[in-house]
Amino acid sequence: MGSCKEKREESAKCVWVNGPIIVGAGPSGLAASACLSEHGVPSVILERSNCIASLWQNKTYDRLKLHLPKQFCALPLLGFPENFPKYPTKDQFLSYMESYASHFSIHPRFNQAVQTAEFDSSCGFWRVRTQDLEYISRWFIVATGENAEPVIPEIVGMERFRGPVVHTSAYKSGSDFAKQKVLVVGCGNSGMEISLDLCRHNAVPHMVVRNTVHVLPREMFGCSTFGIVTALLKWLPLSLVDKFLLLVSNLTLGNTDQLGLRRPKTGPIELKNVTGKTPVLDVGALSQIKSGKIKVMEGVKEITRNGARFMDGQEKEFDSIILATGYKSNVPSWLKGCDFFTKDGMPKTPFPDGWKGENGLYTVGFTRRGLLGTASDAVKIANDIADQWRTTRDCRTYRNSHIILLKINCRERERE
Ligand SMILES: Cc1cc2nc3c(=O)[nH]c(=O)nc-3n(C[C@H](O)[C@H](O)[C@H](O)COP(=O)(O)OP(=O)(O)OC[C@H]3O[C@@H](n4cnc5c(N)ncnc54)[C@H](O)[C@@H]3O)c2cc1C
Ligand SMILES: NC(=O)C1=CN([C@@H]2O[C@H](COP(=O)(O)OP(=O)(O)OC[C@H]3O[C@@H](n4cnc5c(N)ncnc54)[C@H](OP(=O)(O)O)[C@@H]3O)[C@@H](O)[C@H]2O)C=CC1
Ligand SMILES: O=C(O)C(=O)Cc1c[nH]c2ccccc12
Repeated sequence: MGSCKEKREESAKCVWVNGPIIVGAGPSGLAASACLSEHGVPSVILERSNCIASLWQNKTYDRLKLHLPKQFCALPLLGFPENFPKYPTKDQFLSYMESYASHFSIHPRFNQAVQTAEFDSSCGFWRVRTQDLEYISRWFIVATGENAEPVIPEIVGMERFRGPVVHTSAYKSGSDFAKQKVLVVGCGNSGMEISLDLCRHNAVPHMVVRNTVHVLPREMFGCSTFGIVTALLKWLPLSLVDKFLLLVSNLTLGNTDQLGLRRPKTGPIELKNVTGKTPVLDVGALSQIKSGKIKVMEGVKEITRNGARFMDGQEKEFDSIILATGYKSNVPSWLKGCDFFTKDGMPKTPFPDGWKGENGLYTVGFTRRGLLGTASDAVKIANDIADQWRTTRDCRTYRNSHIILLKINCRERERE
């Protein structure tokens, strides 16, 4: 913090936000803010990092592309540029995010990590604390994402390993692993795509598949698999759509069981809806598995100094380990006195009703349905808050001011 305004705020310690407080400047926070501003409702976004879409900027690998076509990843009110390809690259996605924020004049407050947030029933407001300030509002929107923190599993012997151990959120490119033997733990979309990237840099990935997994082609008959699913679900029951997907996948990819990729009993879309587990949309890893360039391994029993011992008794040496073990929400670590979320930090009420809690609490982007889920939440939240906004006098009085200093009130509160 440096400017005069910021110095005034710092000494105030406590600010009233006119309109909702949004935590997180990822696609979900930006979408919520844009939809609100369309209704004339101002908002303040608090973001722990120093940029928008920090997951995409800082925690994804160079070769990443969207794996759903761009029309299924667009945020409300402003689509991707026409000239972008069907599957935009990470840099194109980021440029879309930048133009989205600038189109709606969204200016998040960066380097503001929310440490606690709590509804204060004595005054009827949300009190949201960062390392610098306390922000107060009647509405509070959680947009910190399903991927806020990496999942680091406890694998026996991990501390013994003499080489680097990196989570996929810190992996940039296979060039850092050229010619190495790499253990990739996990076979979701990250594990598959990073194994493929490693192959392209002449590394030798060994991918751990401890469980079952659905692999689907990214496209069928020249159309995106996701688009086909969306269209079929308008006419057919889920069970039939899953049967169709499995039939076409078996015809085009062959029987993946023989490659060590056993399919779950539950169909791919039903599994996604019930557990959130995303099917792998194949962008080339499968053919590397078939050719033996990506080696599929059973579960890890323990990590040794030089490598790993597997459940089937094999022992192998590795130069590096990549944990493609997924992500988790961080909401339980900072949201206090509220039982809207599970202990895993997901709304207890499932999609499509998990966007609204009590006392002005909202969530955007916790649907396990990617950016399409984000768009749906953001529109509903903005409509709901706009209805309240229109009937609230004190908001309209301060319509032009997003933030009002509460120096005296909060000092008094602190003394209490
Ligand atoms: C590698 C990868 C690829 C993906 N590809 C697709 C795809 O192709 N299509 C699709 O639909 N979905 C995809 N997803 C799903 C993904 O969840 C969305 O793309 C999207 O980033 C979710 O947006 P979000 O704003 O909800 O969460 P995030 O993008 O994670 O943004 C949350 C923000 O909140 C901030 N934050 C967290 N905690 C705090 C705190 N305590 N205080 C302040 N700020 C905080 C974070 O720094 C972050 O900037 C992908 C996910 C990953 C990991
Ligand atoms: N191009 C794109 O658009 C991409 C999109 N994504 C998306 O990002 C999200 C996160 O994906 P991802 O990072 O792959 O995470 P996922 O949660 O989808 O996958 C995690 C994987 O790690 C495995 N795992 C977890 N713990 C262990 C352990 N102790 N030992 C062995 N295996 C373990 C899981 O196995 P199990 O099933 O047995 O628990 C699973 O295979 C998804 O929604 C995905 O679709 C990711 C990459 C690219
Ligand atoms: O990429 C992701 O994480 C997504 O959640 C996108 C997504 C939503 N629904 C799906 C169904 C099948 C494959 C991907 C997705």
